[in-house]
Amino acid sequence: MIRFEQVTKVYPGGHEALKNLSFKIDKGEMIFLAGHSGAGKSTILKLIAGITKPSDGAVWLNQHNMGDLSDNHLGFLRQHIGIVFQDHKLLFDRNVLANVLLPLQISGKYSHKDALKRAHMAIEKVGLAGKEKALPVTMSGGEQQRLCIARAVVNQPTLLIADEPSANLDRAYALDIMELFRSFHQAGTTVVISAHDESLMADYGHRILRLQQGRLI
Ligand SMILES: Nc1ncnc2c1ncn2[C@@H]1O[C@H](COP(=O)(O)OP(=O)(O)OP(=O)(O)O)[C@@H](O)[C@H]1O
Repeated sequence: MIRFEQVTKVYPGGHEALKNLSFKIDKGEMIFLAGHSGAGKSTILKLIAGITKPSDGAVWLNQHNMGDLSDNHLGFLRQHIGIVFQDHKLLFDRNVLANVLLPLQISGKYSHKDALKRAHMAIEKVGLAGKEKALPVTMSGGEQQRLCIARAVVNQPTLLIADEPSANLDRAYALDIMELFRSFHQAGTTVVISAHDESLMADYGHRILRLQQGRLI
C-alpha cells in the first residue's frame, strides 16, 4: 500500500531529515514508527499524506506517486486518509459534534442527515457519546485525543496515520488510545503510528520501524 523508494527529504535551510529511506507497508498492516525527537517520524507521516514532498526518491501510495500529484488530486486522495496530528488541529471554538462533522462537510458526499449519523457513530466509537456539545477546551488531553481520532475516522479511511497520539497522556490513557487504534486495524484499516515510547508498542507484536537521524536502524 505504501512504498518509500530511496527517499531523501531536505527541508528549506538545508536540514536533511530523511536519508535514502526505503521500506514498504502492506495493506491492512498496523505498524509503528519509533525514534527520538527529530529522528524523522513526522516527516515520514507527512510524506505519506502528501503534506510535504520528497526531495529525492519516490513515495508511493497504492499506485500514486505522491510527489507527482496535483493539489486537487492530493485533496481527493486525502479523503481516504485519516490523520491524527501531533498538535490536534481541533477547532476550539466549535463543539465535539461540529469538529467531527467538518471532514464530512468538506467532502460534500453526504446529506446532513447521513453526516450526522456518521459523526455520532464515530463519537460513540471513541467513547465520547454524551460529549457532543462540549467544547474541546473543557475536555481532558485524553478526551481531546479521542476527538481527534473520531474526526480522523469519520470518513472511514482506508489508511489511518497518527503522529505521537499518546504523547502527553499518562500510561493508562495512552494504552486506551492504542487499543482504539488496534480496533480500527482489526476492522481492516491500515494503521501507521509514530511514538517515541517503545514500551507502548511492545505488547502488540506489530512491526516497528526504528529511525535514528533520518535513517532506519
Ligand atoms: N518544516 C521544517 N523545516 C525545517 N526543518 C524541519 C521542518 N520539519 C522538521 N524539520 C527538522 O527535520 C528533522 C526531523 O523532524 P521530524 O519532525 O520528522 O522528527 P520527529 O521524529 O517526528 O520528531 P518529534 O517526535 O519531535 O516530532 C528535525 O531535525 C526537525 O528539526
